[in-house]
Amino acid sequence: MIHSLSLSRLSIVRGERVLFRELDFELQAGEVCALVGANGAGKTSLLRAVAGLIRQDAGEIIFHDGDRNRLDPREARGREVHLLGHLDGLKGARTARDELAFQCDWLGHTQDGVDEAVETFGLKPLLDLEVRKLSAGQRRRLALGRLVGSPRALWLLDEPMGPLDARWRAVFAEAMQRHLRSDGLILAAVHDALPMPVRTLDLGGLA
Ligand SMILES: Nc1ncnc2c1ncn2[C@@H]1O[C@H](COP(=O)(O)OP(=O)(O)OP(=O)(O)O)[C@@H](O)[C@H]1O
Repeated sequence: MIHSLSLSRLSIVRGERVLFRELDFELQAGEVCALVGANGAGKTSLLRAVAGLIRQDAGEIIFHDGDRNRLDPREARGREVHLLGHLDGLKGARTARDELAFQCDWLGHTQDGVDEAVETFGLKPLLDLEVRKLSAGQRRRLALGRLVGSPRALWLLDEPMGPLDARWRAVFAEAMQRHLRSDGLILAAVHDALPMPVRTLDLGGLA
């Protein structure tokens, strides 16, 4: 299981711009870190690089287990990382129920996991609606369901709270706390403060 994420002298360039250079950072089991910075500073790019969706230009992204052994990055990403981006990764024409079933196959949910997702994020009344008919907040709750329904150590979250109202922000904060208590790790790009004490990684503003 991923016990720590280390960024070592990491540099990412997008187009003509160097987003950051020689970034060092470490996140341990049980820790949450808020990734902050101006629009365009590189928060999404960093999350996508950690998830393996884009390549860094220099430096390393390292996953360690609890004995400080390096994990195979492909395996670690494939089995133990959730990336929840702006677009939620949901198909509009599927019902919420079918979308959860799809996630079940794809991510290795158990039926208990699906039930927990439904229970945690109040999805029962939404299950027969097509995803495209859900409000932004309902859609986000459905997307968040995969985090609690399929246990993966490292959550990479891009503005996870954005469309949620106060009630569901509180519910999600509890889900994050539970994940941390079970030795999970969370790196979350945010513009608004997270509702818990967190470390901050600041990518700064635009040059
Ligand atoms: N595929 C791409 N090709 C070229 N440049 C890109 C690409 N994707 C992103 N960028 C650029 O990289 C920079 C960082 O974008 P990124 O989405 O990582 O920023 P961000 O900090 O998440 O911003 P925001 O707070 O607005 O979500 C931006 O200037 C963006 O235009």
